[in-house]
Amino acid sequence: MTTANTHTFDAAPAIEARGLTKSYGGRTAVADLSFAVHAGRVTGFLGPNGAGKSTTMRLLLGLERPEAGEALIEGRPYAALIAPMTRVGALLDAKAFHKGRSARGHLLALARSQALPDARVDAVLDLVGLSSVARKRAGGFSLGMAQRLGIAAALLGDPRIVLLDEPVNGLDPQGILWIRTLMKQLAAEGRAVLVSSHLMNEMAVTADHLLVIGQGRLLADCPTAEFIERHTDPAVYAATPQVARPALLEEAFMRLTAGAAEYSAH
Ligand SMILES: Nc1ncnc2c1ncn2[C@@H]1O[C@H](COP(=O)(O)OP(=O)(O)OP(=O)(O)O)[C@@H](O)[C@H]1O
Repeated sequence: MTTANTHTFDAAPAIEARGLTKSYGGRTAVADLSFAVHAGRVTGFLGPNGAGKSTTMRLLLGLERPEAGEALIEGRPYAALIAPMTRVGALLDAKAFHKGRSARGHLLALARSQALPDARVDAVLDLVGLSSVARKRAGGFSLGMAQRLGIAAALLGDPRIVLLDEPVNGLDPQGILWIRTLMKQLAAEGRAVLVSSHLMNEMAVTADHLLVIGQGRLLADCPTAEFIERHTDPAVYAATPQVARPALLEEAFMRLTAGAAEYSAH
């Protein structure tokens, strides 16, 4: 059944932040942040340590309340979503599971709490390559396995929007390649993927679009190729063959965020 409302929400961006503001103990973590994240592409969320990326993700997921502004998922605040895991899936903290449970037990408990079919558990275990260890205690998992389990949990509800906070942290090259391929596949299926990372080379080849923040403020919101062109030394950019330009992202990022690092040595 379609309603006028459904149509309105489908037209909304997958994710929208409008004037989001949050501080802790008088210190601003996110300041008047506005952006939209669209379906069908991987959006990289970049910023130096302490820039406010995780805080923004928690605000989007309704885990924190903003002092001002609003965070919308397909046009609604997270708290107003019906069956939220079927709308948005997130990996925030890979180790956020009951250590004594098996991987399958953890996912089954999650699925049942959201009235999702048990069959989804086996589907996502297979998708992330954990089927063979599904009955093993998740507490004994390596960081790479825990990341995969966290991604399985994020995808459990087959959501149209996926938020991943540093999903490649601690992964070996094979794992990093796997996540890159998965994120591109999710976007190609028409989903919105918002991913934070400090690995510039990885973001350069994965993200179609970048949101860059520093000290809680939006510094850039544009396609990755445009970001590199705009923020690289023009002479270096011109001298670099097109195929090698993704490697310039790190330099572009450093130039843009030079004044926005939370800590720096002098
Ligand atoms: N629960 C909290 N209590 C107090 N301060 C917090 C809390 N969460 C975040 N902050 C502060 O808010 C700012 C933004 O932190 P946040 O973790 O969102 O940044 P980040 O961009 O995700 O950083 P990183 O790249 O290091 O993970 C930092 O100054 C951090 O110390």
